Amino acid sequence: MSYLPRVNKVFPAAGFTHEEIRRYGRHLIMPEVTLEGQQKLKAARVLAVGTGGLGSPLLLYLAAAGVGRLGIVDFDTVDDSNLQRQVLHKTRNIGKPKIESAIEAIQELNPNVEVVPYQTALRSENALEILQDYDVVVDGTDNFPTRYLVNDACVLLGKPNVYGSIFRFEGQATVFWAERGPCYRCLYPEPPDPGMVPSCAEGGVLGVLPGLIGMVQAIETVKLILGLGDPLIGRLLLFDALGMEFREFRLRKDPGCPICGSAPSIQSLVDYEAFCGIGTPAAADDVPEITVQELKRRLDGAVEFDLIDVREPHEVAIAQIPGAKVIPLSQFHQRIHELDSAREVVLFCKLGPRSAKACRLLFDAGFRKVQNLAGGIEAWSLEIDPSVPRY
Ligand SMILES: Nc1ncnc2c1ncn2[C@@H]1O[C@H](COP(=O)(O)OP(=O)(O)OP(=O)(O)O)[C@@H](O)[C@H]1O
Repeated sequence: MSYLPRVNKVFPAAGFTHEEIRRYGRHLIMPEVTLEGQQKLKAARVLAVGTGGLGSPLLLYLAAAGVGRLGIVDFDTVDDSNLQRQVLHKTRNIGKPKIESAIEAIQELNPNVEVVPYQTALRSENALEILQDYDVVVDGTDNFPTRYLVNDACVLLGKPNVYGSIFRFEGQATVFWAERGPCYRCLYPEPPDPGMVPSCAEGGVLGVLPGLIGMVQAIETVKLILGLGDPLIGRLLLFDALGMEFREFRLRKDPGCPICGSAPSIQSLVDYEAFCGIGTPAAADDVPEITVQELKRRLDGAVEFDLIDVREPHEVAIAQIPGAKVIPLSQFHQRIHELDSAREVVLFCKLGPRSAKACRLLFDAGFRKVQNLAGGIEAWSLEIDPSVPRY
């Protein structure tokens, strides 16, 4: 038996070619797998949302294992900064859509796999239609609106959602499946305030880490298909690379969960950006912003102001905007007295969220003439001065 009803129904089906028998031989000789299990893998349809750090090992291993159909959703293109961890993508594919690059890598590895590409963002408008054709959904994305969207779509369609996330040296993984255990909303009923949880682009990530968490997701997916072992349903696996420690937390289904509880209030997909407070007037107007073009005009002009770089010294060593004074966010409280509330202050970081936090600290301290540089030093490099390296 598989954990997946549809996969059970299709077995037994067509046999394997000699090429497939040789390819999957190390599976076939395991009594827990055999030809029967390999047939389940061949009949299985898995959707990977995101072909980045987590999606890379996931897709490579699922393709190698002989999962018959892999759906892949991503809207992004391959960036040179992806290659440190997104091992699906190659240097030669920088600038190409990740979907194209992923198809190439999967088919090079195992041409028997059918790849169904969706070169689009998964959104409320397309999620149910895309997900409905799959037995297992794997969330390899990096943002809260998409995590709630994948969760809700899986709950509404009754699909398992193999979840993973990573940050710096730590990762987590679990299997959300409302029919058998908790869902993402049972664990995280409310999204964090926008900007409060730094992204990997802002805070960094050890390149090897998604390899491990993505592979945990791949193993859980294969277990669900084969009906083997104990799936991570109701268990959150936490991994700390520095301590080389795995811990596990029991997760409980919340009877009051708005989507999988006993009296669900959510019956269809909602606006997840709004739910997560992204793009709302409150979030956007939180701190006044200045564009890089305006900053350039100011730097070239006569009006005096203070330009403050709130990045940490190891980041300042990589790239600078000339004339900026460095006060890292981690020292901001102690060093706020170095700033003059009578002067205009422009703050920046790598992408914007940390300097927005510093702006709020200044407002709380009574400063009024404070602005955040939209897009941070990354935008400065892209739009004003390409000699400043991007990292
Ligand atoms: N709603 C969505 N629909 C489709 N793909 C998504 C969605 N949200 C995120 N993704 C994709 O999920 C992947 C997440 O992977 P990861 O965080 O490793 O990559 P990244 O976004 O390229 O990284 P970074 O932000 O550090 O540059 C990305 O390829 C991203 O495009």
